[in-house]
Amino acid sequence: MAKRTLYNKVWDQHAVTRLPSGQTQLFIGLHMVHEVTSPQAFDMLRERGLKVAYPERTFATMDHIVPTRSQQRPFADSQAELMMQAIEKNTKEFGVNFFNFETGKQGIVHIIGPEMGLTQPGMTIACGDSHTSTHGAFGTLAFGIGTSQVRDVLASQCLAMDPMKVRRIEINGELKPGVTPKDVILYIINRLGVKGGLGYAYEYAGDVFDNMSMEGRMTVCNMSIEGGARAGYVNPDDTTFDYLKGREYCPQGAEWDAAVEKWRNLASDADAEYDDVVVYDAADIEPMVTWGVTPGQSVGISQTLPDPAVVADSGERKAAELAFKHMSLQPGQDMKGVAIDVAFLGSCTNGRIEDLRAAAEVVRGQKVAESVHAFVVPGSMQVAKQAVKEGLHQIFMDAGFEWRAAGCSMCLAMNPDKLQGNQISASSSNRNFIGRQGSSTGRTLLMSPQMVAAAAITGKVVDIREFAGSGAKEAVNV
Ligand SMILES: CC(C)[C@H](C(=O)O)[C@@H](O)C(=O)O
Ligand code: SF4
Repeated sequence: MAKRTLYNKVWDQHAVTRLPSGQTQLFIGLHMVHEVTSPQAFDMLRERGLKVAYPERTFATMDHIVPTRSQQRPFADSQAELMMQAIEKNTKEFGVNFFNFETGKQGIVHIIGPEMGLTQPGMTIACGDSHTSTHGAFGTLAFGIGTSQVRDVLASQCLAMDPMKVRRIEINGELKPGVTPKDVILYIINRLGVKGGLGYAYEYAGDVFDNMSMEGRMTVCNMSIEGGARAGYVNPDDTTFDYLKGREYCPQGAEWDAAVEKWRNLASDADAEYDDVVVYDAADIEPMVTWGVTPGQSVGISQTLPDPAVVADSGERKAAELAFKHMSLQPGQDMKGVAIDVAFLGSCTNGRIEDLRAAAEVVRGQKVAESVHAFVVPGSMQVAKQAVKEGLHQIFMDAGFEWRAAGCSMCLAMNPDKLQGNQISASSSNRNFIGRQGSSTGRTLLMSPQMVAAAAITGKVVDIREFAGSGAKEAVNV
């Protein structure tokens, strides 16, 4: 049976039945859980006297509310402490795997799944978190769900789902020096719009993704949701298998070989049919930075800011005008040279070891600008451990960065890490919505970790390609 996409194959393998509503009852291979969207779901189970159907397929961590400075219990914030106690109680009572601090494996939910090899090609993966699309980097069908669906998956390991359309996003050629996976996804969202992916799963294909590391693919898939696509994936290949081989939860020995054989066949057929195909040229992408309050309001770093007056769509025009007002930026100006107050390196988009390595290369031997508060928040305890092993934490601290403990941190500021007043941050995270980083007047500029590092050093937005810092030349090719 040819002409099928990975989406078709994985969906069909997990379809239990067609529901009277027309939806498909889909079996979920892996359910990841965090402290924010799970308490009510567990409560609902309790109310109905239900158990977790497949505790061995359910894995919990805490990330959003975790303070990154001191994790001494009880947490200083009593709300956070209560949420912590809830997930401890729920995972214990329902027999769910829980990666707490003591395991050494705590971290952002979308970082720990892949790093432990829980995320494997061909799986369906759900989590009460929109950035679950990250796991699609491994050729999985992974999507965020709401709390009532978290309840459904806990109770039945199944979800009632509407089918998705598939858009193939093909980018061919070679990325220019200084252009990272973060720039690629910001470029895609800029071109297709923040709602362009509604109803779609995005399949990322072509030379750029074939040549991209797993970390890079995760960065891209992570932000699919910012383009409106609930899921995004890359077909599994040798890069995927090399990354997974030997990881804790992956099959070993003969079982591994059999699994790889099976996974290879999941990739979309060469003649697969798509609902839509867009093709871009890698050479057209340059380092990107957002200027507005959605991840789609971005420019290439050498371009000037757009003029809302010439935007045809009245809704978009208004949105752009509001964004300019909030950001105190002007149409026609450069982003290069905009002063920043805070530099945040972390999040499930860019808090992996490869991101920290690349940023450390930019920072090595330099000093953070006096006007900037710069800090690094590894995506997980294991990322932190590896970074320490490689001496990256020292490079950051010598430069004047704070080195913190794993968590979501200032990505959404559900913890003490918050912007103050109208501070501007250079941030390696994924959302620049108003108030996102903890202050209603705060301003967020999304960019690659390398660009965040360079902004921390110079105190302003720079073009990484022009950054004269030692190590920058090596870093730009990551
Ligand atoms: C708290 C959680 C529900 C939320 C999400 O779903 O994405 C958060 O992770 C975010 O990034 O905004
Ligand atoms: S790091 Fe940010 S985007 Fe990722 S799960 Fe945490 S809050 Fe959500």
